[in-house]
Amino acid sequence: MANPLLSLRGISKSYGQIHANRQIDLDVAAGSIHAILGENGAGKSTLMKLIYGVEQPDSGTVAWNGQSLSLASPAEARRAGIGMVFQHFSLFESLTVVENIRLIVSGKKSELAERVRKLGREFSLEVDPFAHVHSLSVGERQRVELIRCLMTDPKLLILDEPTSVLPPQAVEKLFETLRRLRDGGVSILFISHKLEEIQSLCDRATILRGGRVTGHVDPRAHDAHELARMMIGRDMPEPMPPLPLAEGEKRLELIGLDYRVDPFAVPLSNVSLAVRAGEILGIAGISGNGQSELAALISGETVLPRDQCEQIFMMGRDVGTLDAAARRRLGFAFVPEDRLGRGAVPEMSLALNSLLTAHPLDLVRHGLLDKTRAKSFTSECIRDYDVRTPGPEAEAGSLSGGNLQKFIVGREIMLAPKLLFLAQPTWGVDIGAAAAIRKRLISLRNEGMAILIISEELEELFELCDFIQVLHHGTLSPPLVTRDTKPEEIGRYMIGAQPNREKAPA
Ligand SMILES: Nc1ncnc2c1ncn2[C@@H]1O[C@H](COP(=O)(O)OP(=O)(O)OP(=O)(O)O)[C@@H](O)[C@H]1O
Repeated sequence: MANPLLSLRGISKSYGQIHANRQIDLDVAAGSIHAILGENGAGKSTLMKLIYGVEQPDSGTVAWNGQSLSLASPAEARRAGIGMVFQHFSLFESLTVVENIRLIVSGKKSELAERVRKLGREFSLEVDPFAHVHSLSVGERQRVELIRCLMTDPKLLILDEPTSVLPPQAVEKLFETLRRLRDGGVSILFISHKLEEIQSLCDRATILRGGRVTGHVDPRAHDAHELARMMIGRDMPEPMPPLPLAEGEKRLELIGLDYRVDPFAVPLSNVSLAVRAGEILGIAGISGNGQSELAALISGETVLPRDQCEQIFMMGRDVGTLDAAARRRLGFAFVPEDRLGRGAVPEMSLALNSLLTAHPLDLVRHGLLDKTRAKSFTSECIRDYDVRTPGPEAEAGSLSGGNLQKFIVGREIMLAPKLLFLAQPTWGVDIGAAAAIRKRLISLRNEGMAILIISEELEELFELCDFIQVLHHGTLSPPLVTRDTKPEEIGRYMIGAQPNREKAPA
């Protein structure tokens, strides 16, 4: 490659016994979009953090435009012209969008707000510059990160799984933006688990496995199957065929639910749905349309006022005023979309994280923690859900994003709930593990579990769900029978089209 923009030679990084990166060589050409591929824990995020100066390599060299460069901090990386959008966002929740931007980009608030609006319009990354970050959905937070990064005018932009929280239309828009940036001379390092995306967007791909480079390829010269094999080193699990619908009893029912969680939140209006034993209902929609508000009301994180009754039923009981723990006691389990904030405590071991929700399974006895049981529960979860980690004592925060997600999904399924609710179940999970999780969900459905899924990935909903409802501006479409529905139809509801088909009355 003639004069690469960025050149890494022999880069290694270990965390204790774990060799996250081993002897990595990588050249990124100027004006190219370069994919980094690999299964969960392969070392992709670590490598990107080394390039952005968040972490320091144990050995190896970095050259930037042919000159040797030491990246001691993100500020230095930004000065050189390197920008990064993280998988787990780095925004301060109590500040507004524009205040967060000012931490990195200098300027008056009003000018910065104007630039945010302009970039938002230009790149379809609309966000209110004066909104508080805590009131934004995951998708909206990502927009803020991306805008903030673009405002530093980078020559190399690192995107760690940028599409995992975007709806399909926004992914295409983002790709147009990235292609435009590339054509303007910006290089992009792009991490994604979605092979079709990599093939549609990227000129080059570097594959990592177990911290080592296993190949540099042109992603368009290989089909998705070959790329998957190179990445995960084996064939994908076969999908699980769903059995005919069982018409079981209703395990979750919302009846005309009206609620506004707080003044910044999307108000939910007249939301009705039902999930029966032995079926999977999916909720599609673009993030920011009320998904987090709905999730909080179903999980019990938000409880209804006492005078608002008969709107949320679980296992036949009116649970609107019950807290999360009381709902869990009825046989409800929940995987939240925010795995580090709500799903797990990063500073605690996996074994202690198991206790957060699995304590009713005799992990605590007479008020005392039963360490042996907590460990064996956690080891079982690690084994059955292929969580790549040294063991139950590892801190949750040390796991790669996808591995932590596998752990949380596994922990909740192991509770054997009657009703399982998952928000973005395979977010950041590699394709092999995502296929395994989907297979598991379908087999649980076949065994009679009632499952509710919120996902922005239409393909995932089409693969898993018996019915799909679409959330738009806090209102829910009628249930659509998945096998009789086309993705475009869901797309119409996503932008607020009128209902024209309904599930047979429950
Ligand atoms: N701060 C840390 N402390 C201990 N181990 C870590 C730390 N950060 C990463 N690791 C380990 O390094 C390995 C590589 O992790 P990394 O996050 O780079 O993987 P990844 O390829 O980005 O995975 P994913 O697709 O799940 O995001 C993993 O085994 C992970 O557990």
